[in-house]
Amino acid sequence: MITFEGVTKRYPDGTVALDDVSLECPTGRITVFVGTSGGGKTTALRTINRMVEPTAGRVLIDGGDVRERRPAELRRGIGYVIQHAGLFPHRTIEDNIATVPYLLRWNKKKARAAAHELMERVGLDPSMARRYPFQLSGGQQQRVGVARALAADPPIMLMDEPFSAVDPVVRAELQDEFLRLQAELHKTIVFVTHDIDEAIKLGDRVAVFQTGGRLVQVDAPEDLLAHPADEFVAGFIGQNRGIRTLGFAETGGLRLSDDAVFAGSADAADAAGLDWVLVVDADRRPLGWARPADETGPLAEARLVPVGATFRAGADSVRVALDAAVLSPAGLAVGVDETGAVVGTAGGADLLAVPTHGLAGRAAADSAAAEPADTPERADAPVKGGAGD
Ligand SMILES: Nc1ncnc2c1ncn2[C@@H]1O[C@H](COP(=O)(O)OP(=O)(O)OP(=O)(O)O)[C@@H](O)[C@H]1O
Repeated sequence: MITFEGVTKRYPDGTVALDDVSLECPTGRITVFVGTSGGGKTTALRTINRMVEPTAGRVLIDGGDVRERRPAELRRGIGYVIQHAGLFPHRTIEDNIATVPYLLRWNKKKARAAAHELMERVGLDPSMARRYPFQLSGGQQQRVGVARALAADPPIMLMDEPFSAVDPVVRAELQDEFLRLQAELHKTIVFVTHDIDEAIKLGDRVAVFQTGGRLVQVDAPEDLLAHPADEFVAGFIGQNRGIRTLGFAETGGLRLSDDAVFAGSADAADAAGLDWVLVVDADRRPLGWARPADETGPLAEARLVPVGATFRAGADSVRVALDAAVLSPAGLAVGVDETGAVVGTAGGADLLAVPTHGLAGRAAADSAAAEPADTPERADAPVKGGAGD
């Protein structure tokens, strides 16, 4: 646990970069610092590894004041990733990654072997080990930056806008891989960004800083969206906060309907009266949408409109399901299980009926995560026109 106790940083010119900040960053979790430019996020991050010394207050790691540790020794237990990766241009990728192991006097073979393993972990082909940073794309360089920070397996990682300098597609990939990695490694991470979407996607807790170094709110992202502390936070979160909140609503309790699901062997006449039906194969894999009124004979031979987006029932959020419903010609979201088989469909109204008020905090979600995944019941009725029909 990293604890800020009344931390203030006032520079000699009178600038208050941090104003009496108290906050806890729990062990094994991602705490994101977000807020306006100049809000003190970077300054706060740097007080943890003593790159900045507070004017007042203290920063503790597991109860111990960081000022009682020598900076060099302290920093060996703290990985640090910055924007543009900050790689040494004249060192190969493997030697960049092995920077801290070399400082720790590991032998070269062991350090390089560890570097290669880390390259795979962060999604880099180890054949790039002998390249130099300029021979890598921006996204690849950021991966090297993350690998370098992880090299000595530090329990804490400080990340200052690590994914800001790459395009949105690469950025989303880096974020997804970062979350996958964290699910394995459980580091204590403090992550600075000015992007509220990134904060909400990555943070277990999100701390919002306002100009003048004032910490305005610290909460789980779903609570931040549901209950912004003041106008500033509400404005910072933006106008889509209702839709974003649906990103935390679960599809696990949703009762899906089988009414519009038909086997390919079913006859169009069996579906008379329905505008659109979802045609599935023998394994309940979706084949496409058909309009029974325009067809005669087996639905497998109908003109099918591709299903496009689906949602993983019980795993994806209501936001993902709603997106699938909006994009579907039938206005119905198709729920599938982990094998891709159709579990049932849900309309926009069904999805919006999922309770979103008072969304459970991460702590509650965590205890649930220890239980088997909550998969919605498959609708009872057998597929119409299915085998044996
Ligand atoms: N060495 C310094 N001397 C004087 N003022 C400083 C110094 N370093 C930072 N500041 C000021 O402290 C305030 C907080 O800066 P900081 O870099 O922590 O903000 P930030 O929230 O990380 O901003 P950004 O998102 O723009 O990076 C700013 O007003 C900045 O100008």
